[in-house]
Amino acid sequence: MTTSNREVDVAAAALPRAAFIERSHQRSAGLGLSRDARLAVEPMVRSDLTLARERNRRLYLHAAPVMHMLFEQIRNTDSMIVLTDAAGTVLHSVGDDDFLARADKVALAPGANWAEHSMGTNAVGTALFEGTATLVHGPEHFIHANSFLTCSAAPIFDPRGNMLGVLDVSGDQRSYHQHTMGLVRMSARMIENHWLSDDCNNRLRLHFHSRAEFIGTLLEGILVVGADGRLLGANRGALDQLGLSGAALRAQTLSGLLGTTTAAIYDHFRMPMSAPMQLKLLSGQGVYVSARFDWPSRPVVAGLGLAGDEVERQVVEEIAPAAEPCDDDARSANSGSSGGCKLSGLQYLRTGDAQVEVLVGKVQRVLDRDIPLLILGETGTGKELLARAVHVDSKRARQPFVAVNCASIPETLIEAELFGYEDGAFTGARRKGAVGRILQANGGTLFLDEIGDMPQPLQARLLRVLQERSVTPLGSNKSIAVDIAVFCATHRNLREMIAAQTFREDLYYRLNGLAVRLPALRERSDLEAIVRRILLTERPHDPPTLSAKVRQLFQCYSWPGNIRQLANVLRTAAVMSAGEAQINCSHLSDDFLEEAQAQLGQCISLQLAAVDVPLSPVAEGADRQGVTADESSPVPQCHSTPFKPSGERQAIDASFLNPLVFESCPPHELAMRSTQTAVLGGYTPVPQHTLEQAEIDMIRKVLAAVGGNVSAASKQLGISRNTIYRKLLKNVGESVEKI
Ligand SMILES: Nc1ncnc2c1ncn2[C@@H]1O[C@H](COP(=O)(O)OP(=O)(O)OP(=O)(O)O)[C@@H](O)[C@H]1O
Repeated sequence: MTTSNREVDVAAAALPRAAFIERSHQRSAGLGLSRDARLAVEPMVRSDLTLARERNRRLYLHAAPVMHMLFEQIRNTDSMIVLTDAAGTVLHSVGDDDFLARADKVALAPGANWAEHSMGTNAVGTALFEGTATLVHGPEHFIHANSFLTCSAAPIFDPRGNMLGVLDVSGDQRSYHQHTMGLVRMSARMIENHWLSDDCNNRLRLHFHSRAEFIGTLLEGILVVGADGRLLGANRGALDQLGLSGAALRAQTLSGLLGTTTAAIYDHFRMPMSAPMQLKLLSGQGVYVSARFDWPSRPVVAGLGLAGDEVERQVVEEIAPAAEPCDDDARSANSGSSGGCKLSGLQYLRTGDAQVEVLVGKVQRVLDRDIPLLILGETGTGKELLARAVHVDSKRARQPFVAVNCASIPETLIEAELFGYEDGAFTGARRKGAVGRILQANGGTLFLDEIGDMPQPLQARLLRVLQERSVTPLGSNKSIAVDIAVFCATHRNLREMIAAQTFREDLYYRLNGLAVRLPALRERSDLEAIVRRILLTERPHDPPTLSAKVRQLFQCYSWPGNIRQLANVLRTAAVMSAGEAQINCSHLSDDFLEEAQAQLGQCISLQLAAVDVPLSPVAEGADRQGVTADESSPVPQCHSTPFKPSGERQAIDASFLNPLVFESCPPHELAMRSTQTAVLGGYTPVPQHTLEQAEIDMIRKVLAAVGGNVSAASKQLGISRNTIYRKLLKNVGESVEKI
């Protein structure tokens, strides 16, 4: 096709789209964007991009093979494929090198946000707003700098109608081809169908179409049916044929929609190679239906000799204990891990750390008691995983778990996202309105992550929802009753926010039925167990072990990104070491290795200062590059000395075992208290430095007794590894000189 033909085609295709594009332009102008804006969009910092990718890992796992296939179709056409999350942030892109470089200049690259509020009218952002496949060609882009692009984007939905992200093909506008939109649409459907099969592969799935020959193609409808006949999910083909939204579908039953029961279906498909059933939709439209059920362990076939209700009852009983919720289930909690161990509630979190044990015990006591949970902890410590685990163990497990990250949704959109809206409730609202996240969670659990970032006016609305147990969508005057468990998480100090009047005290008390704090990874004693588990997930058939050097690096590293960071490091290492039994330093990425080596050096000098062992050349970090390291070199170990049973402990003055004495009371106050006690009781005052020095001496003694094993020392002293490092660091100059 010549360029001029293409232009004609675009113009023809554009006619019915003119109003659609115009509406988007009005929204963009309403957002205060300028068409002449110079694109100085800052892509997000690397760690935020890593976080966004981590959160959307499952989407990427399903999208990657489809993107690869799509790339084969568009290779050498001056174009690229883009995958964004539901907020419009570009997660991944693949394309022709020259074009990728051009796209980079207008920030069409990983980390940049292409929602309408950032970039004005563009295929990704407009598809996100409209919830529909969108072509934006050349000057239709709101920002002139983007006019060299032609972009075809299709949203990707999960089986319950929630938007997961957008798939887009962008290219030089001169290379526009009308088939691109079709390809993108089909590809988005393929991703959705993969997602659906992965979610529900142990459920009854009905594949249907009004034409029998379309069953098994991308146009077929797929319905997922629970053992009790409730509809759990559907692909886009099904929603289109049924004329229903994802949320409306969940209110339906199989008999209501197709006039049949699961028992009748099992009965019909008892024989292999059974012909499709002929059924009627509510609209009266006849459809052909075929069924699939790959039950997990005990096949339902065992019950197929029975008939009618008896079969259904038996199916419910057989499947119920093993079944997991269809949507946000264990696998999504595992964030797309490609196999390996599955989350099975709170038990999954028990990997031997005493603080976590106590936490799990507390949480188990309030399970199903309608007590809101407030989960505190640094980023990546597993707050969301804990919330999901509680959900999985609760009686709401078969209902949705809906997670909302209050920090990642633009402030202007949080209200609509949470409460939903009616048709035309505000400029830019999707045409058919949208069900808010609170309603989507109905019957199940709503997890509000980063609750400290919730704008204040919304705090008041949320409080009302919690008090009145009902929600009123934007633009509506009808309130809808909701039954949800609410869990929140934050890494912020909410009490400080209350004092600063940025967080409502009444909401805080409403959300804080039970507050639990997940320890930072550096404070945990079960690092090795977590490492084993992650490696088993990454390489289920041949989980590698860590070399002694890598173990030592891991033990001494401070893990600011906590388990998320550990999982990322291990994921890369597991791939790099494919085919090998052990992960060594050469399998770690350079930036991590440099940082970890530096911390190891510090850690070793602290321990040596404490136990009076001369530094060996290896310990001083001869292996800064890590690649040529002799992994078995006799380096001083941070953690490798086995922890001695308590019977072998040295006698320790009880006052030194209580960290609170030292943690909560500044030394000058301790000294003052000692002085007061002395005056009152007639004892000799204890000078301040004696207390501090005694504490250091005790730490050093215990460290020496356990061969410099900081973990074992932290257990014996009852203080965290970090506290040990902090206290030794403070005194290191002095200690080293004295030794
Ligand atoms: N105990 C654990 N065992 C194995 N993996 C874990 C564990 N806890 C958390 N993870 C993994 O670490 C990553 C981060 O967990 P999660 O998202 O729950 O942390 P978070 O505290 O909610 O983070 P953020 O505050 O940034 O939202 C996830 O990939 C999760 O699967």
